[in-house]
Amino acid sequence: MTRRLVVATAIVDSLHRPTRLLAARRSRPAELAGRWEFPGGKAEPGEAPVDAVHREIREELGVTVTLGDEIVGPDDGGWFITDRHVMRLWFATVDQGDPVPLVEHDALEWLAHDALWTVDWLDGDVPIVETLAARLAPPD
Ligand SMILES: Nc1nc2c([nH]c(=O)n2[C@H]2C[C@H](O)[C@@H](COP(=O)(O)OP(=O)(O)OP(=O)(O)O)O2)c(=O)[nH]1
Repeated sequence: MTRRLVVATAIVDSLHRPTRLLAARRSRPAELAGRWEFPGGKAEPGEAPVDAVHREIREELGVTVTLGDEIVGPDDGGWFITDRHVMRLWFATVDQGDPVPLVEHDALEWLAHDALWTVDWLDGDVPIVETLAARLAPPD
């Protein structure tokens, strides 16, 4: 079975020298509620992955973002986050304004390096957060 593509963002405070990462707490479905993840969602059939990222972030957080490098994973370049989904994700910064949890989420947190593991990440995201931990600089 082909895995469904999920696209997401590692939203950081700076693409050049990231020190904080935005984590989002899911509010649904019930079995995922309370767990933390990278904002994003499923790409529609025929939708370009980068277009899907911009659409999902607008819908979920009410902001536009600038994308940076893709965070390339070990599974054909993506990340096998569940048995049924492969995720691709990009660094991103918010263009303007503050992200708010509009749909799918009920809390957002900006996490510095030493706080990355204070939230309960979805299982499939743990290897991605480990990778990102090596890319976050200490705060100024
Ligand atoms: N968005 C997102 N989904 C993740 C992450 N990690 C992880 O295992 N998942 C899983 C949860 C879901 O089973 C699936 C993504 O589905 P979703 O519910 O976010 O997709 P969507 O926004 O398009 O929502 P829907 O229209 O299908 O309800 O991938 C992550 O970091 N971000």
